Amino acid sequence: MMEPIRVVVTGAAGQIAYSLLYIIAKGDVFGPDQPLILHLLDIPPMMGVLEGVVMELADCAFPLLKEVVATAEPDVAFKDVSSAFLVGAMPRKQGMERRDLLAANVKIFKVQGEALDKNAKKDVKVLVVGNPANTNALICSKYAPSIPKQNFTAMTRLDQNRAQAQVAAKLGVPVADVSNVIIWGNHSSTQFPDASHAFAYVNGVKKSIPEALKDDMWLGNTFVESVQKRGAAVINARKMSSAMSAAKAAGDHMRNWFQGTEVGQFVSMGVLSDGSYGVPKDIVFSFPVEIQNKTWKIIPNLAISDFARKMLDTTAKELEEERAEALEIIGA
Ligand SMILES: NC(=O)C1=CN([C@@H]2O[C@H](COP(=O)(O)OP(=O)(O)OC[C@H]3O[C@@H](n4cnc5c(N)ncnc54)[C@H](O)[C@@H]3O)[C@@H](O)[C@H]2O)C=CC1
Ligand SMILES: O=C(O)CCC(=O)C(=O)O
Repeated sequence: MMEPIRVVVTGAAGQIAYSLLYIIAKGDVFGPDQPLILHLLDIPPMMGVLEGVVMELADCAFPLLKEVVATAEPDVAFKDVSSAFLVGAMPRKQGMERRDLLAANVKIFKVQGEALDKNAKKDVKVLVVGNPANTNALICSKYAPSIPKQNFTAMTRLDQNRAQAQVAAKLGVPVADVSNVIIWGNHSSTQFPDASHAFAYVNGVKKSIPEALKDDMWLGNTFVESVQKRGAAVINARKMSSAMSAAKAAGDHMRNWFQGTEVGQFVSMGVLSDGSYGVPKDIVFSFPVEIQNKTWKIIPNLAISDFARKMLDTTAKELEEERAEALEIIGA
């Protein structure tokens, strides 16, 4: 039997965590043989609700779940963790942009960066889900200087899954037959969903998406906008933000990080920019990556059209602005 690993989920009494905890405890993220100790962090007023979540986890009788630690103390929550899902943060309401959440949420990620630095394993893999996810991840990493910067990532996998689903629907093929749709930049309405390097199997034949679709107008307009605005569309319909799909995406992101990507497959993750593709450094920007041995690597040398260049520059500029606002809010 493998040794259990400790995994923390913050915002554990919230709606994303309610779906995510099930996915993790069932073994879908770290594998069917990996025992787990789940650490659940929320704020003091939510401890009663969290107690109910702990009861339900027990009632699920998950064979892999060895222990649950529920707490409002960051130092307890982050102790010896190997994986951290930072979900806890205020969600957007109708009519808000995600960056409107900076003032409310960025301070949480400073405190949690410090707690990770002090308590977590030095190879902890951190996924920031709470919005604005990219900038929160940047701030979190800045306050955890003893943990490598590459261990801090932001979630754009939901956008990738949305994009892949939309391309598959347009082509009339199963979603699993579409690969390598890329999300560049910020998890915001400036993100660039890019299907120009993606491919699909159509009647058993591998084709590039632009070739299979033969509809550049759709790819450059309707598709881009509908992925950019999908989060808002869900809020308008549900009056609450995406939760089940966000939990699924968080599980996908961490599963690929721990278990790797398939040969030739790329997935999108917000990672600290190293200047690839002319993106400024010191912002957390979503790039296509491949992952082996728990280490991600940006896919190099993809062709960037003039249109793509403009889209990359726009979303990078927004991230530089968010960084400046965030640093001002936390007084750095
Ligand atoms: N990156 C992405 O693709 C997505 C990001 N999100 C974001 O995820 C975040 C969480 O969304 P939901 O679960 O729907 O919200 P929710 O409001 O249902 O749950 C958030 C939970 O976080 C807790 N919390 C607040 N401050 C905390 C702190 N300092 N430490 C620990 N817990 C704290 C709250 O008490 C609450 O239980 C939001 O910021 C939302 O915008 C949501 C969907 C997709
Ligand atoms: O759009 C929002 O702010 C809600 C959650 C989210 O980030 C999303 O659904 O993409």
